[in-house]
Amino acid sequence: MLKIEGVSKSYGSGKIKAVDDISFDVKPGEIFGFLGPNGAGKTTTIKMIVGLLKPDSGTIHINGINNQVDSINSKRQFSYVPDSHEVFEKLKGIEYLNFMGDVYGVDKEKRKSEIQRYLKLFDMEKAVNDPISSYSHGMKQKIVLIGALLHDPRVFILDEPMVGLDPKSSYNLKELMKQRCAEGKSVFFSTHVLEVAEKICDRIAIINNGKIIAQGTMEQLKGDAKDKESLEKIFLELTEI
Ligand SMILES: Nc1ncnc2c1ncn2[C@@H]1O[C@H](COP(=O)(O)OP(=O)(O)OP(=O)(O)O)[C@@H](O)[C@H]1O
Repeated sequence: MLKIEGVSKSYGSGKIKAVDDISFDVKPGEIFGFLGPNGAGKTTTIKMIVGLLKPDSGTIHINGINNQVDSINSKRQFSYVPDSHEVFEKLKGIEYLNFMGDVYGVDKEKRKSEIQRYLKLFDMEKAVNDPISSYSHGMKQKIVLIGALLHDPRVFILDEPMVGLDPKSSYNLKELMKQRCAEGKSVFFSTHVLEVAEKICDRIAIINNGKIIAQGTMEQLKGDAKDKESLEKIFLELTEI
């Protein structure tokens, strides 16, 4: 569903090698966690997957579509939740959701009921008629999540999706991720919350200094580590913090 092969990316005319020859794939029905310390290369990787950055080398296929060759079609395959939401501040929540529905061609009737369902789920019914500029970080995160859920794509790409969410919203998001995967869809997300990754991910990749230093199921990662107690211990050991 998502296949990354030999992808590299540098900034500053090659001075900073943010992502260095990484490869992994995310299969249908899988929740795949992407972990790494600050500055490891997670957001750079995600931006290349969604087509916001061009890789220096390597290929990225989403549902079998090369995102460099057929970028429009590849974008139809996924929803993306970025790690910052400084866009569309002037729109009201409901205007943003309808905009997202228009962009992805979501049927007007279906859209109405889906919007109501998710607004209720994420406690956003009251705020939806206010401008996004007045929202807290968590509320912005929720409106962007709802916008991403509307068109029900095959692949969800989420950059730090739990940041700013209250416990109930975080729980609901995790349940939605599991439901979508049970339907054969895939979720790829980055996180610093190791307990969440440990609980819900089918497979995990750990990136450090632009290189993938471990990937596999929790059991496989435990097999590679000296201290097998928890993902936190494994992460700290592998990234040598
Ligand atoms: N636009 C940019 N220009 C120059 N260097 C950049 C740029 N964006 C990222 N970098 C550098 O690339 C490296 C990887 O950054 P990236 O944002 O991908 O890391 P990350 O794993 O998402 O970090 P965090 O967990 O802190 O969000 C870092 O050294 C960062 O300083």
